[in-house]
Order: sequence, then structure tokens, then C-alpha cells
Amino acid sequence: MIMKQNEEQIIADWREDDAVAMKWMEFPREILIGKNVLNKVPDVLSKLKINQKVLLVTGKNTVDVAGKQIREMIETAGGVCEICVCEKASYEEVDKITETGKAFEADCFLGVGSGRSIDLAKLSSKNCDVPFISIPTAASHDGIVSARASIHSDGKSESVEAQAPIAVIADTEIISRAPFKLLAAGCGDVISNYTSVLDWELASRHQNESFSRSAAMMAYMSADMISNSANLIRPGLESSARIAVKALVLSGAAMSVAGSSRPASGAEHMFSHALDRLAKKPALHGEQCAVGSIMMMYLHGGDWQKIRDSLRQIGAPTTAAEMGISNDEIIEALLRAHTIRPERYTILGSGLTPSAAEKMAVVTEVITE
Ligand SMILES: NC(=O)C1=CN([C@@H]2O[C@H](COP(=O)(O)OP(=O)(O)OC[C@H]3O[C@@H](n4cnc5c(N)ncnc54)[C@H](OP(=O)(O)O)[C@@H]3O)[C@@H](O)[C@H]2O)C=CC1
Ligand SMILES: O=C(CO)COP(=O)(O)O
Ligand SMILES: [Zn+2]
Repeated sequence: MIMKQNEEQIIADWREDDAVAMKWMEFPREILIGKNVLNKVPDVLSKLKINQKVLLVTGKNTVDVAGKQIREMIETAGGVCEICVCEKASYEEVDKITETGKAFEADCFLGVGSGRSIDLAKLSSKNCDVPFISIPTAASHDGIVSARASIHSDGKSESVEAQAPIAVIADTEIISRAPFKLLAAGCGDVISNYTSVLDWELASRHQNESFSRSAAMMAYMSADMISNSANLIRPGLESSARIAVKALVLSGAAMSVAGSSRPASGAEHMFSHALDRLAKKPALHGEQCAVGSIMMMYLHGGDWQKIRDSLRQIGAPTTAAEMGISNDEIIEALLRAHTIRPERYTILGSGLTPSAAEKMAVVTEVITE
């Protein structure tokens, strides 16, 4: 495990980090986390020397939670702000928003809301060759900080390279008032880094895949931050939102250092992507990854009970029933997971047998016989 390796292994990993000829890491420039930081949007735009012609991408709930308030602040500061309310993270929607951005000659996009709105702003701003600012109204996964966008088409979800936000403005007061299940899901997404990191280490040993100790340690530390504070994560508490956002930022930074989602996406994410494709009603991304992580930790022979207990303490689902997913869908997703991203080597190897899949789901109490 990453924190328990001997000195020789650690030195070898650092040497490998250093041996990479060139690394191009993209990080946000300004990160604001705290109560009422939403009011700082005009200051951030001004600090970044953005001319305040801004396209605000949001959803039908989050337009009222933060979107309209931000528009008012920008207009009061002398800027112009147009709002796009969107429903689906699809390529059609990306094209529509890109066209609007070009016609409006936007200097900057704001992604205001949860995953979907932020992903749409991320990709369409890249198409318009202007920066974007991530303004999450919920802390539901680490995509709020990352450079990748998940776009859905033909019942599939694709993770595409977009751009990192130039700034992240996470108002923890707003985030703490969002439905608690979104925050619990974000904690689950971060806790699932325990198994992503193990998968990455495995791939580095079995396949000589390039490995970054610094990125792996950051991902592992973010999981520890949540697991060690599980008793402090409670509905409606601003301090809980702050803990979750800090861990999500660290997890996002781990992906920036790695230049891919490797430190924060292993077999548990492949299981979640499989569920997104086949389940009648998929659960939240972070919920699925966390439940996947319990099972993948069992496969790794690690302390899966610790992951489950942290999730229980937080109030995140740990079973199929709690996620509203059937036992059959869980087994099918376990059997298909290794086909989702075959180039990414994980503990699933070339796949599980049906009896092994069922056994791991039953032993970890994700499903009942
Ligand atoms: N880029 C990446 O690396 C990643 C991207 N994803 C993608 O992100 C999306 C999932 O994101 P997720 O955030 O889990 O879910 P959604 O974006 O689907 O948002 C969940 C719901 O919560 C609502 N909401 C958000 N904030 C508040 C609030 N403060 N008060 C009331 N309602 C609120 C949203 O409203 P509204 O309708 O207004 O949006 C929406 O209906 C998927 O498309 C997934 O593929 C997932 C993981 C990583
Ligand atoms: O969700 C992610 C990290 O938490 C990103 O992972 P993917 O690359 O699997 O979409
Ligand atoms: Zn994730």
C-alpha cells in the first residue's frame, strides 16, 4: 500500500517521477472555499482581468440557488451576463452552448451548479477558447476541480479532455444547504481513491505503467481526510461542506499532477460507469464508486470494512438496496466493469466469473442472497 512501502520502493518511485522528461500540469489559479465566497465572483473576474462578458451555464434548480444572484452581482459590477439553463450533459447541448458563447463573444464561462452544468461549461468554454470558472452548488464529486468532462451519448458516458477551471469558487454555505445525499456522494467519490490508488500501484507492478508517487499520495491523503473525519460529516453543517470540498480539491489536484484520472479512478469507477450504462435508474456517481470501492477493496484483500464503516458513518449508501439498484444489476455491472476501459489495468484483470462476482457482493453485504 502507498503509505506502507519500504524506503527502497519509495526512492524508486520518486526517481520515476523525476525521470519523466516533461510534465505539463494544469491547475486552477484561484481557489476560494468558505462561507459567502459567492460574493467574490466579481472580484475574481476582475483579478483575472476578464472583461466581464460572461456566459453562465447552470441547471433548472441551481439557476435559483446561485445563478441569478451571480448575474445580478456581475451586472452591478458593470459586466454583462447571459444565462444558459441546461438539462443534459450531451454533445448536442455542448454544441448549443458553444454556439451561444461564440455569438455572445463571451470572455469567460461560469459553470454554476453540480456535475452536469460544470462539465458543460468546461467543454464548451474550451471549444470557444476562453477560460471557465467552476462554481459548485453541491460537492458531489471531484469533477468540480478536474480538467475532464463526462459527456453522455447513446446511453454511454465518455470522459473527455477539456480544461481545468481557471478558478474554483466553492461557497460552503450554499453547498451545506444542498440535498445531503450530494455531499455524501462527494465523500464517497473521494473515499473510493483508496482502491484507485491500489489499482494504479498494481498496474505499475504488473504492467510497468508509469506511476507518480506524488499524485498517488495526494489521492490517498484526500481519501484519508474524509475517512478520518467521517464522524464530522453531518447534514446542514457548513464545516462538513468545507471538509468535503477541501478533499475534492486535493483529489482533483492529484489528477492534475498525474495528467489523467488514474489516481482517482480505478475498478470501482469502471463498475460505476457500467452501472450508468445498464441500470434502469443509476444512483449518483459518488455513491456507486463508493459501493464499488467496498467490493474492490475486498478483491485487493484490504480493509473493506473500514471503507464501509466510514460510508455508514457519513450516511452514504453501502448496499444495492440503499442505492435503489437491483442485485442483478450489481452482478451484471461487476461482470462488465473490466470491459469499460480495457486499457486501464485494475484488480479486475480480464474479468470475474459470475460466482466470484456474486460471492464478493454477498460477502461485502452489498447484496443479500
Ligand atoms: N468531470 C468529471 O470528472 C466527472 C463528471 N461527472 C458527471 O457529473 C454528472 C453528475 O453530477 P452530480 O453532481 O452527481 O449530479 P447532477 O449534475 O445530475 O446534479 C444532481 C442534482 O442536484 C441538483 N443540485 C445541485 N446543487 C443543488 C443545490 N444546492 N440545491 C438543490 N439542488 C441542487 C441539480 O440541479 P440542476 O438540475 O439545477 O443541475 C441536479 O438536479 C454526471 O453527468 C456525471 O457523468 C461525474 C464524475 C466525475
Ligand atoms: O470520476 C472521476 C474521478 O473521481 C473521473 O473518472 P473517469 O476518468 O473514470 O471519468
Ligand atoms: Zn469519480
